[in-house]
Amino acid sequence: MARLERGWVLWRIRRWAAGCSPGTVVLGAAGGIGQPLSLLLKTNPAITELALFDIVNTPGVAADLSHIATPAKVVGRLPPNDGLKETLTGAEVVVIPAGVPRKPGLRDDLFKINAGIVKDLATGIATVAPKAFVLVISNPVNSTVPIVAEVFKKHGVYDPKRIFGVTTLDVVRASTFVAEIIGKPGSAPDVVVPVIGGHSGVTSSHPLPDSIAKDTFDALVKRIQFGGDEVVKAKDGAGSATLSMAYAGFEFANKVIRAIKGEKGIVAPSFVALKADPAGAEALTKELGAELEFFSSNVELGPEGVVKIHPLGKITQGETELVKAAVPELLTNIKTGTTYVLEKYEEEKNPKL
Ligand SMILES: NC(=O)c1ccc[n+]([C@@H]2O[C@H](COP(=O)([O-])OP(=O)(O)OC[C@H]3O[C@@H](n4cnc5c(N)ncnc54)[C@H](O)[C@@H]3O)[C@@H](O)[C@H]2O)c1
Ligand SMILES: O=C(O)C[C@H](O)C(=O)O
Repeated sequence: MARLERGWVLWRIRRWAAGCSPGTVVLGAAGGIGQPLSLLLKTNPAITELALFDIVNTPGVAADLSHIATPAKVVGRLPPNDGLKETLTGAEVVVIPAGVPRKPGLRDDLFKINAGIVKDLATGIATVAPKAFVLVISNPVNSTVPIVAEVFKKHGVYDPKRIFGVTTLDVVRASTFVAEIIGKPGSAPDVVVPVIGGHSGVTSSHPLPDSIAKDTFDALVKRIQFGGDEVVKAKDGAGSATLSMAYAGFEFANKVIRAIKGEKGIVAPSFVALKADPAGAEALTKELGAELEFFSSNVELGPEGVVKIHPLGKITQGETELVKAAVPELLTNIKTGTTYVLEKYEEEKNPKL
């Protein structure tokens, strides 16, 4: 083990022996997702340090949360005086819900704005906390995860096992909608439907129980894939899903934290680089009949990140078709993210181009 790596492992062991949890950070903590997500993280007694960063309002959000009688010490920082650097110092889990949400009429602009925000924040993480687990919520997830990966590559600190696209909202929605359809809404927490492919739209598909009739199946698939539209429409110009996303982000972050602390057998769907588990990637690539750099499947988590990427396994013919349909769009989304960063680096090298 290299000296730096050994030092880092010892540092973590000493911190946990002293009762500290993995240092948890929210970037974009004052936003529609960021605030309820920070609240939920504050209620987790396993979290002892919670650092919040945003370009606005974090001192207020942190002061408010700090009155809640749970162990986490909360700090809120803003960009001046190296606020991002201070927030990220010692970070082990960084959740990113920073960025603009979807609004009617905002299309390509959303990508450009969020790509820039995610690139800058990823640069901060790669510089200050390169070993942190990065949980990306900012949309479009299928492109923002490749952006983080490219930034980490550029800084020579890329570890595909530690960068995750949060696709948990698709999973949460699927559980809720399936439980409604099978007439047992109360059983939603026990209905486990993984997300396969990517986050939202045709890229997101789900193995659903065989018992669901064909006509119901098609409508159900569409509702899960385009669940975001339902909320955007209902919010009528006031943004996209925030509360359900905060719940989903909290659920995924907790799984990551439990895995970091050594709990075995934790599995959650996430959009990850297939390089994180070459054996799993080989099996998945065979199933898909296509090579993708990133894909969402069930992922086993461990103290160092991705342990295993699960294959699609037994899925029906209809579901196989849905997964195949996801591939071309996923390839485009991934390329969009990667190209964005590479072009930005080219521009930085040759400012006149
Ligand atoms: N992955 C998913 O399933 C999912 C679900 C819902 C929303 N989202 C996405 O999450 C993002 C946030 O949504 P929201 O509703 O919370 O938006 P919001 O506008 O309410 O909050 C975003 C926050 O990010 C902050 N921010 C902007 N630039 C920043 C920077 N450089 N550094 C730190 N913070 C910065 C803003 O000040 C704001 O507080 C959007 O991109 C949205 O599309 C993803
Ligand atoms: O739909 C959106 O823009 C937000 C999010 O991706 C969602 O699925 O709700």
